[in-house]
This record gives sequence, structure tokens and C-alpha cells, in this order.
Amino acid sequence: MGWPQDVPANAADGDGTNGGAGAWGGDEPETNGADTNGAETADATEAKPEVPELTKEEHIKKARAAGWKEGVAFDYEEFQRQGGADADFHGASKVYEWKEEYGEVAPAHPELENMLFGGEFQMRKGEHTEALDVEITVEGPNKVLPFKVFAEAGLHPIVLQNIALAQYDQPTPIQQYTMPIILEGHDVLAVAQTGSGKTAAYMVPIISKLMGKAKKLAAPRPDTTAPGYNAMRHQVRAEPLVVIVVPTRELAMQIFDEARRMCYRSMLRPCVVYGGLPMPITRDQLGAGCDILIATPGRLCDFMDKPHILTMSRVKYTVIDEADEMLDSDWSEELEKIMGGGDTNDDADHVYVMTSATFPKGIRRLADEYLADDFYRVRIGTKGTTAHKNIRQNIVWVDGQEKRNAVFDLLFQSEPTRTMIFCNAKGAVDELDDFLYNRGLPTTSIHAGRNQREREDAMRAFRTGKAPILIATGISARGWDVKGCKHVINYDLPSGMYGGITEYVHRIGRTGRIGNQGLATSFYNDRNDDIAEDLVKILVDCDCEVPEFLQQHVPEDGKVNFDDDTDDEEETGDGFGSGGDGFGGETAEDGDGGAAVSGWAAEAPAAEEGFTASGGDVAVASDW
Ligand SMILES: Nc1ncnc2c1ncn2[C@@H]1O[C@H](COP(=O)(O)OP(=O)(O)OP(=O)(O)O)[C@@H](O)[C@H]1O
Repeated sequence: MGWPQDVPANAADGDGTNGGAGAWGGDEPETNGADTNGAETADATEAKPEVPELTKEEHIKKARAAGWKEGVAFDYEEFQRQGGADADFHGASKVYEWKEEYGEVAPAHPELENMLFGGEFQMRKGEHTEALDVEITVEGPNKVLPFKVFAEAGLHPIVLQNIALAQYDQPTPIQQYTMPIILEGHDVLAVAQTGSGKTAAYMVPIISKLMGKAKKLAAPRPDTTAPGYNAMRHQVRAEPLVVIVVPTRELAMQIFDEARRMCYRSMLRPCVVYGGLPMPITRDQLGAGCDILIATPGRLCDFMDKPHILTMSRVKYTVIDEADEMLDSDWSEELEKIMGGGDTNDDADHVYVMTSATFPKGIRRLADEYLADDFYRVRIGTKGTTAHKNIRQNIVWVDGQEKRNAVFDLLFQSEPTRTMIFCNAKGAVDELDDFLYNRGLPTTSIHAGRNQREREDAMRAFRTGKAPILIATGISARGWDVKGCKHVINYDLPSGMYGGITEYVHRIGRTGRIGNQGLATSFYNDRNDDIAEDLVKILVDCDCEVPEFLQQHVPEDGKVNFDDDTDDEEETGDGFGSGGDGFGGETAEDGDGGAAVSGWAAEAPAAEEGFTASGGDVAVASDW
């Protein structure tokens, strides 16, 4: 596959077909949070029509001629009034229902199998996996021997079959190193590029470990397939063995899907709870038996206060996915409760896992606070950025009042493809959706102001290609894994107070996943100065072109130094040095992008293969 078509340097110089007047945004910004995101008030500048407006029919004709299919109209008012059928909520999706008489090896369920693994919308590994074969840093009490093939990892045979059904032919680098650590029962902080398979890196070993023992460990449950089963009457208390905490609803649904796949044909029953999922569905799902619980933090904490519905006393594995978002959104209270509050099992064999695609200040503090003293750290990628070279990044100067025309033109300058467009404010999302939709483009949109039914509908429409252009706030920046998403557009760049460079890395990571290539185009103007320096570091590191207007930020020697915005721990020489406070990042000196601090790989030079001595073991991944 070649690169998705590039865009010219000045995207605003298209045919100038514009949408007429109309002030931009002025919308109340969304705040960072599970169901919100970093947001910036949209540019409140009048668009000035400079060329004659096309009629609506002419616009539509133009869109069809360019290959964009017809859009699907959503009646949001109807959604608000009617809600949706229960079955339409993702949380009610089918899972494999195990029966007592099945024993260890449960039979296949062809219809469900096809739904879980055979979908035409399932992401498949691309040809450009070498971009994920980068420096690996592993720190921990013992040397980690990576699993280069799934078959040698000692996984449960049913998990191996599910891996094969998912067409995972070889573990990705983060999987190679994280799986053995979890299988050995150690806590781990796993940091790797967007779209590099972090979900399976923890899901596979956890499920495999539990599979053989589920019968012994799991709480009693009703037979949901029995003819007289009644969800209300027979429901039991949920007593999960695994809790996976994720920051957004949509991500919870996606991780639930991976759990449904990996638990297929086993006794382990996955459940998902998230804000907006109607309570009766949630109760029914939890009450049918819950071994693997995927949850957003707020909803999980709600249920922790209802011990007749949920107990955490059997939990053996706790995973905090997208841990960096937990920092950004200040989930500290929830996190404290989830990691040790209530009736949570605090046995020594309780394993904690944290994952992240970026490494902002504080993530190491979080790990030190909540993981065991001898936890492992696995990091794939260079010190400062986990952005990678499968994403071609273009930065284009576009003044605020030109953005609508620029994005419209941009959509006609490349082949029609799944495209995500990020705005910082809800109002800007709504306006841009209207603007593009009325010009014949198949858009849909999502933000925290929509009800759950609308959010799920938008996600489904985008995933299935019914509406191949999704306009979103940062609630969709993290984790979304959508097949064929080849273009991400930052209509608004996420400046510092809206998540900054971390948010940028997550957003562009919606494309170029798992060995596929993608294009990320960002509109830049003088309101984005605060992100300029960090942006240039990433562009240089990923061998992307630095435009003329950002050249002053390119270091003279052409080498970028990420130390100041990554690990803020004081150097200790042993590569660990947790124990104490040791976190310069919280001090005034280090402040924002302040003093240089040690990176994970600081003490250990990169080795061709194998490991070096000293604090951090560093290797270069071989093919996968
Ligand atoms: N070993 C593998 N071989 C092929 N495909 C894989 C493998 N492991 C995972 N995948 C697929 O790769 C895609 C990306 O995985 P995943 O969503 O876990 O990435 P991630 O690292 O968590 O990304 P993000 O940081 O954006 O959340 C998924 O579609 C997943 O099914």
C-alpha cells in the first residue's frame, strides 16, 4: 500500500468553494474528562465569501463526482425523544454463553464466531510493521525473554485458537515483552505506540492464565441459556476476576470486543459498564455472571458503592488502560478507590497493569504509587515520542476564518477514505458537520454533548463506512481502532491547555495502525504557537517535513532532545530509584518543559540484539 495521497502545502487554496458567512464556535469548551476532552473555543471569525457560492445541488453533484457516497441523515431530535432499542447498545452485545455440561473445551458457535472474528470491519495488520520495530527498553528486577511467537508463550489452547481466529500471526513488540511479565505474575507499565496492540498485550496473558482455573476461581452464576432463565429473578452479584478501566465509553466498548474475542469458547464471561448505558441493561449483564469487567472510572466507582451488585473481592488483575489520560483528567479520587478502596482484593498476588501510548510527566509517578515496588516497565519507541513513521504528518498554515473552506477542499484533494476530523469544541463539531453534510459529504459527528444512543450510532456509522467522515472532539482521540481510517485532520490543533502534544499523538494515532500507513493533516496558525516546539520535535523524529513557518524551532544540529518532556525522575543510576519522591516534574524548576531529566533508556545504550547491563535493558525488536 502506498501513502494516502498527500495534500498540497496550502490546503486553503483549493477551489475556494465556501460555506458563506457564519461565526465560528464561541462554544463553551469541553473539559478534560472521561466523557469530554481538551477543548478550545473555536475561531470566532467571520468567514468571508470570496467566490460565488455553489447551490446545494451543485455541491452534492460535486461530492458524488469526487467519489464521496451519499450521507445518512440522523434525526437527533428523534434520538433524544425515543432513545434506542436495548439491543442497539453495545453493552448488550452477545458474548459466548458457557454451559456447565461443556467442560473444559466448549463447542464453537459459528454465528457468534463470524460476528467476533469474521467482520469485514476488523482491522488487519498492514505491510509496514518495520515502523513498530524500534528501540525497546525494559526495566525490572529480572531479564525478560520475549515471546517471538504466540505458540511458544505457553498460552491456553483456547486462547491460541482465538488468536488464530483474530489473525494475529505474530506478537507485536509490546506483546512480546509484556506477555511474559504478566504470565509470571508481575506488575507492569507498558508504553508503546498507538495502534501497536497494547490491548492484546495484557488481555491475552490474563485470560490465558485464568482460563484453566476459571471454574475454581469464578463465582457461581446462572445458566443464561436455560429455558426458564429470567434476568431479573436469577441474576447474581458480579464478582469479576479482572477489572479493566478505560477513560472513554467508546474505548470501553472496543476493549469489550477484544475481551469477547479472547474469551470465546471459554467459561470466562466479559461485561462492560459505561456512563450512558441504561441501568437495566447494565444490571442484566452484570447479573448474568461477570469475570472480566471493562468499565469507565465513574461508572465503576458507582457500582463499587453497591456491593449487592458488584464486589471487587475476587479481582486478581486490574488494568488501567490509557493511564496517561487518568493523569490529564484528574481521575485521582476514582483511581485511588479502584486501586485499593472498597472491598478490593488486596492479596499479594493481585497483578496491576498500566498502559499508555505516551509518556507525559507524572505517568511514572502514577506507576510508582500504584504498582508493586518491583514492577516492570516496557517501553517501545524513543524517549520522547511514541508517534511513529507510519503516519505521514503534514502541517498546513490555515487562518481561523479559512478553516472550513480548507477542510472542505482537503476532502476533495485525496481519494475518499475514512477520515476523522478533530475540533476542540462541541459547537465547532456541530457546525462543521452541518457545513460539510449540507455540501453533500457523508459526515457524522460525536462529542460529549450527545446522548449515548447518538454516540453509539455515530461510532457505528463511521466504523461501517455508512458515514466515512467523522467529526469529533477529543473524546475520540484515544484508542479508537477503525479499519481503513487513512486520514486524520486536526481542524483545531490541541494547544497546551487542551491536551497539547500528548493529545496530538493520540489523535493522529487513529490512523497508521498496526503496520498500516496513514496521513495526518493539521491546520496551524498563530494561535498554536504553544505547541510549535513539541510539534517540530515529533516531525523531526518521524522524518516528516517541517514547514517553513516552523523552521525556527528546528534544532541547529537537527537532533531533537525529548528528555525535558518525558521522564521527570531524577537520575539514580540504578534505573529504578522509585522509593523516594524523585519527581522533578512536579517542582518549579522542571515546570513546563523545564529541566532535563533522565529518560528510561538513559543509562543503557541501544544494542543491536539482546540486552545491555545497567538500569534499563535496551534492545531493538527483530521482525514480527
Ligand atoms: N499480533 C497482532 N497481529 C495483528 N494484529 C494485531 C495484533 N495485536 C493486535 N492487533 C490489532 O491491532 C489493532 C491495534 O491494537 P490496539 O487497539 O490494541 O492498539 P493500541 O496499542 O492499544 O493503540 P492505542 O494506543 O491507539 O489505544 C487492533 O485492531 C488489533 O486487533
